[in-house]
Amino acid sequence: MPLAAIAQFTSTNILAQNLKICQNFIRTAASKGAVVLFLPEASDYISSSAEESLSLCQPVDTSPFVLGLREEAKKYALAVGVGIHEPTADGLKERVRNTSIWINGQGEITQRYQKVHVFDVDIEGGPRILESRSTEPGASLTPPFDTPIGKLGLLICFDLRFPEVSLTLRRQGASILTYPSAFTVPTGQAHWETLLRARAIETQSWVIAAAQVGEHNEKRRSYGHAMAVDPWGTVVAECVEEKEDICFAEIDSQIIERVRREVPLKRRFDVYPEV
Ligand SMILES: O=C(O)CNC(=O)[C@H](CS)NC(=O)CCC(=O)C(=O)O
Repeated sequence: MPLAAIAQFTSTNILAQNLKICQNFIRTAASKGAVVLFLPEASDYISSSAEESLSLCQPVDTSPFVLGLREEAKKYALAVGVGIHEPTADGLKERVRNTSIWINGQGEITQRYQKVHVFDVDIEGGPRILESRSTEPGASLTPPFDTPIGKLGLLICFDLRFPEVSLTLRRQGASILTYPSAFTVPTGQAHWETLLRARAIETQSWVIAAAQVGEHNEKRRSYGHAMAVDPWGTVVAECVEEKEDICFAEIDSQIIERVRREVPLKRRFDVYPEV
């Protein structure tokens, strides 16, 4: 069975340091025999303001962070899914894109997805974050694609709260969904595991979520708990401590077929609208 590695760490505004950590994860994952590595949302950097985010944002083709990851992925023949920031196409330098890219084992970027739902919340006693101030929302989904562990659908963090998109990717053939994330601590404590398991159970697919963890700067802290959930909803791998860590899951594709056969979810689109 192919082995997947799922990582969590604390991105800061020092891109070279974040790259080093991610390159180390590639070496560790490869040495354990993994064929794919999942890295969190915003692995390139987490900033403390919209202005700082814009100043750190680099085009994918020339970003030393992305080039450094591609080089290492190629060297170790390991596919890597990673969340990064990109400039918007309008060149206005007013907002960034929050994207997830897929790097194959030859070090080429083969897929890309721009986060569709931006995180604008104002929680009493909790975080007040307006992602839309710094980030342009994406306008399309990326169709599921073949990877060494199966057909994968790309989503990001806050997308986890919208079952419609996971069901859509499932209908398009996904057998694995991935949510690179940077959940806040209060919302993570309340919702993270429940949402991931719900998405796995209702799509009858694997759910893999790499995560940011710990204190990025004086304003931002992330919940962590990177994990893999199987199509039955069982958490099969998890980073439990609040520190840089990696966990591994053997991706059994037979369990997908079994769960979907044993519990057929025949939808009644004659009764309610199709999603
Ligand atoms: O800011 C960056 O550079 C990268 N982007 C993020 O960290 C985003 C927007 S602030 N975080 C989330 O979507 C958390 C969602 C969440 O915590 C929830 O749904 O409860």
